[in-house]
Amino acid sequence: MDDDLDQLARDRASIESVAPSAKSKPLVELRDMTLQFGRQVILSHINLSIPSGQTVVIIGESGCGKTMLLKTVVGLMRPTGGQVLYDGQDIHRLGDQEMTALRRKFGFVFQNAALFDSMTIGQNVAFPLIQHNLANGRSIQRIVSERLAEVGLPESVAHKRPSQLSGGMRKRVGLARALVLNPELMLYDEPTTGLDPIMSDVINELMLRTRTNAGVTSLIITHDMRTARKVADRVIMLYPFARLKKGESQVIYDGPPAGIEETDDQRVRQFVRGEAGERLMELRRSTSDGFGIEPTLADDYTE
Ligand SMILES: Nc1ncnc2c1ncn2[C@@H]1O[C@H](COP(=O)(O)OP(=O)(O)OP(=O)(O)O)[C@@H](O)[C@H]1O
Repeated sequence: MDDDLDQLARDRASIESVAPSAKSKPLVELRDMTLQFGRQVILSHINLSIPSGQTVVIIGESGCGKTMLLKTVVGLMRPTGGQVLYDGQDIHRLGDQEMTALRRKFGFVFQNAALFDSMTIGQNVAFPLIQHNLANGRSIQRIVSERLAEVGLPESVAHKRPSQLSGGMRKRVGLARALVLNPELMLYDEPTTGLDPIMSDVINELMLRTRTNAGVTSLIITHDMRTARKVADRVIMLYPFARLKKGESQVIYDGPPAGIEETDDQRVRQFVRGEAGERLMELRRSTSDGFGIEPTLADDYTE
């Protein structure tokens, strides 16, 4: 019995060392954060607390505000209400120099890798080091080789141009560049979009490795539920503000990936299963309104 309890305690300790609990100090905190463009509300009264070391996957339908959320977290977008705190500091109150220093702690992996076409791969990966004046010629070369090796690319690609690489290789170069300053917080915007299932899994493994080896905190936007299930400690689902009922929270799921299929919220279940649900009703309505949607869709719909 005591042995069982000891084993349970050891299991729990090892689980907690891998998956930080909500009790850890938040690295990123959104307090009542709102973002509007003119009168259009994109994000409304969002409250989130992300502990250091956690990997959070953000899902939700196109246009619900996932990218805007990421951009406000890193100070690229200023919220129209509420606060964004990083390590306890309100980032939108920082001066230019403090903001530049803070941005060094962030690593971005953009959807299309966003490499500079006119530069070699080596120059692309080295770019943040040069931009922040953080290394000289020899050490730059060494760091670039190390980072390329970490994402499974040979040193020989350093002399190539982005156009000479496949989409999967370009994504890995984007990841190598994002890691070059040893970031505390990694932000990925649809890191596996457009990749075949094998290459998607390579990227998933690299994200997992980054988290395990470097202990970074990660925010990942994805439409790929395999990525969510594989890498997330926590999944957050956003719902478009315009579709909410009065007083509803825009975060309609916040929990472990394992629980997402069992949630009571039909909107969440339909999303993760890829079911169109009430959207088909809307198509039917717009068809009868004469918006030219193929009638077969509406005719096939059964509730
Ligand atoms: N500069 C801007 N001015 C006005 N509206 C904007 C601006 N940038 C984004 N939006 C609007 O904000 C909303 C949220 O955009 P966002 O890119 O965050 O969506 P998303 O959930 O990331 O979508 P996707 O999954 O398609 O990438 C969209 O309706 C978009 O049209």
